[in-house]
Amino acid sequence: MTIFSSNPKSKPLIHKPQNDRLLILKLAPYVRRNPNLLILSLILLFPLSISGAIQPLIIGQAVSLLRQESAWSFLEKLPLAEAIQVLIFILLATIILRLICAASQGFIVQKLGQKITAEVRNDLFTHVTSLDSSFFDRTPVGRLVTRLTSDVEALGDVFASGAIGVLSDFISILVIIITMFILQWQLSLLLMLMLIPIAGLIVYFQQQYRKANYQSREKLSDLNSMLQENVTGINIVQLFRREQFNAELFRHINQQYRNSVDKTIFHDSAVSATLEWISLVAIGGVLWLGGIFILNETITFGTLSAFILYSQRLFNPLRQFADKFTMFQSGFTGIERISELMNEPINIVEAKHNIQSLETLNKSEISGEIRFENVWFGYKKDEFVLKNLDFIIPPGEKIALVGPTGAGKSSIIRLLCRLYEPSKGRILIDGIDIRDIPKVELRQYIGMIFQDSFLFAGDVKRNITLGEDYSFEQIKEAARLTNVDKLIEDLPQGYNSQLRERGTNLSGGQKQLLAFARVAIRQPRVLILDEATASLDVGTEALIQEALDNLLVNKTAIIIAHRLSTVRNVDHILVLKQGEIVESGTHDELVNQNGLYKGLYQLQMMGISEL
Ligand SMILES: Nc1ncnc2c1ncn2[C@@H]1O[C@H](COP(=O)(O)OP(=O)(O)OP(=O)(O)O)[C@@H](O)[C@H]1O
Repeated sequence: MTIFSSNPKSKPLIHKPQNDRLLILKLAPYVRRNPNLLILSLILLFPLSISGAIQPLIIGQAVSLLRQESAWSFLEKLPLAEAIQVLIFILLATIILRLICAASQGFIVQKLGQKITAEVRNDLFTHVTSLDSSFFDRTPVGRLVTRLTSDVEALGDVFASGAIGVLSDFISILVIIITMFILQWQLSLLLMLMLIPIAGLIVYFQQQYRKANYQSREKLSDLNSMLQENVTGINIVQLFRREQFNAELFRHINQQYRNSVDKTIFHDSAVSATLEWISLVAIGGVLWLGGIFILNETITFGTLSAFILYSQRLFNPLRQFADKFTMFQSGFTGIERISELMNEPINIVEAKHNIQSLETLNKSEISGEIRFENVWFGYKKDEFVLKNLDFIIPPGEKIALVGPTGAGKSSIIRLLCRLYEPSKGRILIDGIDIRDIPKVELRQYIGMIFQDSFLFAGDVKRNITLGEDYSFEQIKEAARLTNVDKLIEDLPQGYNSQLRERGTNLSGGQKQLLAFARVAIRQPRVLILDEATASLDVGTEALIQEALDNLLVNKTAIIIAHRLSTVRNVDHILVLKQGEIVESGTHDELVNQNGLYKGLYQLQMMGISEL
């Protein structure tokens, strides 16, 4: 495999564009939410296209009057100068009407476009944050960022600069065609015949453009994914001197992106060029046939002038449509990609029936029983990383999960919090299947502290409350309980100190301490510590240990630790190996068993940690 082989996580680029009509229908609910703006912009279409269609007629009448050909009867009754003045007045009125209608419509349509784009973006964000962990396992962040930003933007452009405009162009074309047929049907027929090959060509180029556009967006996603990965892992990139290697990789993906964009440019230009060419041929054709008719005195010179103006006007909306073509196709690709994401199922859903609340059941002091009933689980179908787990953690008991790397300890926790669902079996808390407990309640009930805590950009206070309604006193109390109050007060602005994205302006240990306060304020009944104290120095760990002892009173706790010395005092230890519980008991019992635990313990005692 070369370094340039495509990202295995990327979807294959063989893509079948969806039907435009179905795509547009997907937007219908958003359009329906803003009926007033839509109706107003549609109403404005009529004066806009009618005033546009009248203008060539007026000019044709002026030419007829000047050449003393037959004209409208009310004009013929007036002296020539007065008749021309009347025509100029009508022309001016139509121009002003068109200007006012076009400006108002442009404003309304832009507003509608921005509203719809914002609504789509909000819905997409809500949907993405509701998806389960397995979706994020297989989706690079850059791909999601592209969909939430440039795909939504492309969709917005469709509205902002042309969706209604195309409808307006379409109505204009229709009005012009009808007027032309009334004026002179043979010349109109000639023009219509010329439109047939154009329609065919446009449909062909549209399909090609769409395919190319989809591919270019896929490539843009790859580009964004790579950028995001490099920025996140910049320290590793620099420390391992991968700059040049990664730059080469980036250049390659960038080249692929450029090539795919080139294809879209080709198809876009092809449409414009075809239209330009056909419009010239069509006017030539009208002049030729019209010339013959004038020689035969079938039509007047005025009618031909009006007709030539109409042919130009007919091709104008078509040309405008070609200009909007690129943006439209990008918009359709955007809708396609957004709806793919929107169709991504939310696998971990709330129970529809039999919903049970932990709060109503947990009146007794000692709640927090956890039971795994024959639980099997695999990240991939039929590749089980947890096999037939069957155990009970009584309320208030502290248990430890130990075992070699990759044994499945963290996976047990992810199942308990419903980040993933078991493949078989079930998990119960206080006798209730966790699938029947509202997710919010379940996650309130269980407090988790991982080795690597995630902090958000914002101040310390917000990182403890996470947007929930706690008073400043409660925040301070939680910090005091977990012995982190002194540390926070030592920060430059105490609780108001601003943290950067991912808390990069704090040390690993400081971040961890904040995570403890974050859990303490929520007073969960079950506490999970996944290597929670591993990044703390011995002094801080002792401080935290004291806080933990307070926090753990009457609470069920699951502790994952590689350093077996830290779990010696728990009530029960479960030893895992390759997804199965191979031993269980207290520290002393396990040491006497001469099994895996004893082996691991002895290795650690000798100072050789293989865990
Ligand atoms: N998101 C994932 N997608 C696919 N496989 C995964 C995923 N997370 C973990 N695994 C696999 O599942 C198995 C169990 O992983 P888990 O993280 O539960 O182990 P662990 O005992 O917590 O390991 P450690 O002590 O190293 O943290 C491993 O073989 C791992 O490769």
